[in-house]
Amino acid sequence: MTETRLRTWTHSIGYGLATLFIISLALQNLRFGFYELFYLAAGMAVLTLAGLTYTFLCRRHQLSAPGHLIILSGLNSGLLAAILTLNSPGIVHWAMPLLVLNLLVLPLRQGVVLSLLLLLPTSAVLLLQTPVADAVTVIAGLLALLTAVSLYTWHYDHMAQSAEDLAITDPVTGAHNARFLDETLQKEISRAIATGHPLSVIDLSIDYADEVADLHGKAGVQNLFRDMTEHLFSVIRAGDTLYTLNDSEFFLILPFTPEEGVRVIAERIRRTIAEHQWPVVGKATVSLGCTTRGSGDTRTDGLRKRAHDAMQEARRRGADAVWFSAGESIAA
Ligand SMILES: Nc1nc2c(ncn2[C@@H]2O[C@H](COP(=O)(O)OP(=O)(O)OP(=O)(O)O)[C@@H](O)[C@H]2O)c(=O)[nH]1
Repeated sequence: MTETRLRTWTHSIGYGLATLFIISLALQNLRFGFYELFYLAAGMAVLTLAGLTYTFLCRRHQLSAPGHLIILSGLNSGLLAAILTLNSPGIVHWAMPLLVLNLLVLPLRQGVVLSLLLLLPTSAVLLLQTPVADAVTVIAGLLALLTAVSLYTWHYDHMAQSAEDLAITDPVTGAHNARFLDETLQKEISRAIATGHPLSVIDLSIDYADEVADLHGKAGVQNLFRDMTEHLFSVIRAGDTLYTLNDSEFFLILPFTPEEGVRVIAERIRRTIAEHQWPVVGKATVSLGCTTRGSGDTRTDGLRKRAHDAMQEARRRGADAVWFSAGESIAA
């Protein structure tokens, strides 16, 4: 299930349960003749139903749906106004489902701020209108609920972020994995077309990786691969991105880099890797294929293929080499 669908479901269930709860409160108050509380509950039920309808109408945009803040602000302000004016301490308990709804539907920070804006004046009213011991018990309960739900939401957000990081990051090297490459490269191509800035890429392959694996085992190659990733991160500049394609091949996207620039950085990478003394394997070399976006390059596959072919050409020319393959030149 996608994050958007998950949120659509949780928002709908949250608003749905809140609506049922508030309607049952409204009916009870109507039965006992507490008309002010009946009208308050009916007004709140209208707002929770509006939240449910809004969730349904904007079901494809639930990751950032600003209407929820307006609806929940209305609900919180309505209840707060009632607590301040109706002199009926019992309705403080109505804040409980509202706190949960704030944190379930809104981004964590907004949810906590809105809940505290409801909780602080409510606590003051409770302390003024009820015996201190009773007030402290209710306030402690509300605070405990707010803390527990906030911690749970924070934990969920953290887990969702870790899962996303794992999906786009190679667990051995910490570089981005191939799944993420096409997505980023397509965005960079579109940006380069729109702004007219140059864009270059490098396909980089470790020479004689099979022989290294035979000599030092899979763990030896993995160590070399991880050390090389660290080395590449230290050589490239901020804004460049690094991807691992398989056990011995990397890909680099270099935005704002013309042909002369990619030749400089590719040669620097080749030289520093060849000069480095690598733990376990000692010496290692790489072959690099580079290219710069040409006028015909509007999709990722063309650029990737040209860089890969250039890398194989570098390898054919004896490895430990850089080969540049030009695309169609872009008219100035
Ligand atoms: N994308 C990218 N390009 C680089 C990098 N290093 C060098 N280049 C390119 O190579 C050109 C010359 O780089 P250098 O020889 O380091 O000269 P520089 O004037 O110190 O380069 P910068 O101040 O980084 O622009 C730069 O203008 C860039 O186009 C790098 O790490 N990443």
